[in-house]
Amino acid sequence: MPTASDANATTAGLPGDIRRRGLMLVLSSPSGAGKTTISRRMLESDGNLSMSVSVTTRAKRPGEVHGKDYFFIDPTEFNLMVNRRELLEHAKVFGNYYGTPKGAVEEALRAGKDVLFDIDWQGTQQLAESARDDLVSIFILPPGARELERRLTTRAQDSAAEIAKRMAKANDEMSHWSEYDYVIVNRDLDESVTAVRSILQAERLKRRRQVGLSDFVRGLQAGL
Ligand SMILES: Nc1ncnc2c1ncn2[C@@H]1O[C@H](COP(=O)(O)OP(=O)(O)OP(=O)(O)O)[C@@H](O)[C@H]1O
Ligand SMILES: Nc1nc2c(ncn2[C@@H]2O[C@H](COP(=O)(O)O)[C@@H](O)[C@H]2O)c(=O)[nH]1
Repeated sequence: MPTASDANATTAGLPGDIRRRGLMLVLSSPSGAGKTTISRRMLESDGNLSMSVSVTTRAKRPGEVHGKDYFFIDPTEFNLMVNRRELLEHAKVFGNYYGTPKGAVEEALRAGKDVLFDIDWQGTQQLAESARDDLVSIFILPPGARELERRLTTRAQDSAAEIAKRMAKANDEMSHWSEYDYVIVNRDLDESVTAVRSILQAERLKRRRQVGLSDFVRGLQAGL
């Protein structure tokens, strides 16, 4: 993983030209709580944020685009990527395999860009083990169980059996909420997006992420 020393310049949210290293912003939740919707809104409004596009062995849903929503690959190709250590993390979720390709994330972080992840608790634990300092994790809770089911149903992209499987797994996913840095109950979408933006802004300003701060302060002091 890139470290503070190889972070490039980025000024998003910072005064002047203070260099900052990119961070990994993870959203997890039970299926249907709203991660994808919140992620899209974040990407629309933040030019310094890019999405990590996962590989998956699950079938493409109507409207999904290869390379944008996921890279849809077969299990053989997935295993090859695991064996070649090309994934930052990977997990089996709802009977399919998902993983985060290393290359694009490392390139973005090196360029001082922040990367947004829509991954489950297993993947988040793996990122915490390999790069805790660069990780900011948010758990999204639905406002209620019936509302979660309603969202999965009205999304109209999964079969009744698939929705039942995801509802049955919701408890398991939710039991990991306390492992996350932040927790948001996604009642009102606008409020949830504002909360995620606030977290990102505050995390960007963390002293340890502003790797150019010492030089900046030295320059200030020299001028006194
Ligand atoms: N705050 C909200 N109020 C009402 N509906 C919402 C809200 N947030 C998201 N939704 C709707 O809920 C449905 C599920 O949202 P979304 O696909 O973003 O969930 P997800 O957490 O990404 O699910 P998955 O893990 O299966 O990918 C969508 O139809 C979305 O429009
Ligand atoms: N550990 C990982 N989990 C991932 C990744 N990409 C997606 N996911 C999670 O899978 C479920 C189901 O997603 P869906 O698109 O089939 O609805 C959801 O919880 C995602 O967060 C990944 O690369 N690694």
